[in-house]
Amino acid sequence: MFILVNLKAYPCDPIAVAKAAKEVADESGVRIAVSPQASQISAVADTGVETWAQHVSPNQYGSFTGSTLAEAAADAGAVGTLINHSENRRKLADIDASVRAAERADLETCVCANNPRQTAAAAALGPDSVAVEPPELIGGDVSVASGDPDIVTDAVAAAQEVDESVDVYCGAGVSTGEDVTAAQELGAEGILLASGVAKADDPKEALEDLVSDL
Ligand SMILES: O=C[C@H](O)COP(=O)(O)O
Repeated sequence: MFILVNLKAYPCDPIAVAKAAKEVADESGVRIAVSPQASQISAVADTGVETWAQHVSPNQYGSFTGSTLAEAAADAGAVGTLINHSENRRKLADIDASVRAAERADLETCVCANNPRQTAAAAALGPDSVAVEPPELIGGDVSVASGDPDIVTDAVAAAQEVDESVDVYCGAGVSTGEDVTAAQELGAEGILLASGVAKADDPKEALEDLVSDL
């Protein structure tokens, strides 16, 4: 299982979370990545943890004020990027172009989707992975794996029908090792989570719990 920790715009210490994630990844052997704000990519990558951008813009180099250039994210130390999100909704054409921009910069890609239909559409764009997250469970206490298990199994089936090489992750409300293994049993190959780590009093303890049954 891959554990991808999205720090969103939470007021946490990204370096402390990154160091904790690096330690837990090294101790457990589980792949863990941290996705900070764009301005923190370099500092987070310097901790040695696998670092992802939260989004990259669809444009190339040029006159694109305010964009997050994929090449700049890669130069700062990112090795992957989320694209689209329930909290950062993008047009299909722009999601497609962002996947292509990320590929040009050699960034691994994970396109977020709200449901199995969008998961299939996202898989058709050829990212490395898609992450299905029911918006109503994001940031809550109920894990997608127990609150809406069918959305995970249906998303896995939908993506496989389009492109078997695209991994399916799931997220929303995941905060314990039990949640992670439940998602794994539903067919998810990774977890996208945020508040369970970013808002934890002790991020390392939270991460240790997440990987405890893997
Ligand atoms: O990108 C992460 C997801 O939106 C999940 O957030 P959450 O773990 O706080 O529910």
